[in-house]
Amino acid sequence: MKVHGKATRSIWTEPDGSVGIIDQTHLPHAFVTLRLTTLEEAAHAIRAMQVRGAPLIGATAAYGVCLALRVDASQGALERACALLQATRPTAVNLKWALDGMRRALHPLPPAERLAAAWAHAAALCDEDVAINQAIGRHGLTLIREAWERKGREGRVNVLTHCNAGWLATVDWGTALAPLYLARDEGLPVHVWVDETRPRNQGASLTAWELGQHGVPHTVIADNVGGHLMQHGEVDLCIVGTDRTTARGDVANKIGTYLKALAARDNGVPFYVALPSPTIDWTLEDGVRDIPIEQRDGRELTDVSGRLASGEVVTVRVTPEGSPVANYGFDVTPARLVTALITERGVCPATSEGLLSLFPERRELTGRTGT
Ligand SMILES: CSC[C@@H](O)[C@@H](O)C(=O)COP(=O)(O)O
Repeated sequence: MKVHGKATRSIWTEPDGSVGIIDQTHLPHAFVTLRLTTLEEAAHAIRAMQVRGAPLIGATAAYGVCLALRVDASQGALERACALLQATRPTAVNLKWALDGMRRALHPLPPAERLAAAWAHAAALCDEDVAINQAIGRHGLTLIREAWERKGREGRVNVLTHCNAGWLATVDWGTALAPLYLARDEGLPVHVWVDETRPRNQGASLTAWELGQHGVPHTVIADNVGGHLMQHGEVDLCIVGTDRTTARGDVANKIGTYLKALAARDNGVPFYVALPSPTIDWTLEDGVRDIPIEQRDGRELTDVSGRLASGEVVTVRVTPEGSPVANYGFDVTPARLVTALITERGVCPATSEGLLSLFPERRELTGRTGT
């Protein structure tokens, strides 16, 4: 995607052997890039959410392994790096997917060959992410076109999204936002309702910034507005991302997604999930029971930060001193509330059989027949 007219990905390698990232904690107020030079810096970037979004977490972890192997390419160092990175954030399964892939590729190699192979594997993983998201964009675009046709090609197609599942959350394009970028490029009259997404405001800060950079018409709304808009016919479809989707189609995504899915069902609004295949956890069925839900520092909830007219960025407390808080990062939307999954191989029902129809190789691997 382009930032101020210049094409960029969300993660890249530098000629000095470091890894470039956009420090997303400064957006939308400032566009700040950082160079990661060590494993520890990569782990910190994920933990502190300088980089975030399931696919980008995976990509950063892959490069974190490269940075570790620059110092020590032994088998032990590889395992220690993977363990440290794996412990940074629990919900997005892309982290495990990326680290398992690195291990599989590097484990059989002699130490002297590991570093070069690690850089190559991490770069390939990033390119794969971009290709996957472009394909999701194309499939999602069809759904937006269909919504436009259903409206008799009148007015605008209103899409509601939650959190940030755009190019900042991936290597490029994004998942839920990829169809919207393509719709805009095609001249479809698309408009996006952007949930602010408390407590970290990824919608208000990141999605709104991204859409603005690309010229996609959008309106930021408080998290609780979506139901009201749906009751008044102001939402034609919802498209959200996911951090982990189970083999039967239960979807973990940013906290608040479930409530939007409930409101969508009550109002007959289609609720789509943009799902890259590395985000499918084929080992799990029951997402509500089995997906680990991250709980983060309560200060994300008690404090809000923003920029004063003077340009100074300040943080203020909004809860009484001493009131306990609970800061759940994600929730799980049961498959029954999901209209369909938009994958890189096409759109399918949120069921085991739906996913297996697009990924039949998984049927052979697991011996599963699908239900
Ligand atoms: C393509 S990203 C999909 C999800 O990762 C996204 O919707 C989300 O929930 C991100 O959460 P975050 O806590 O900002 O990493």
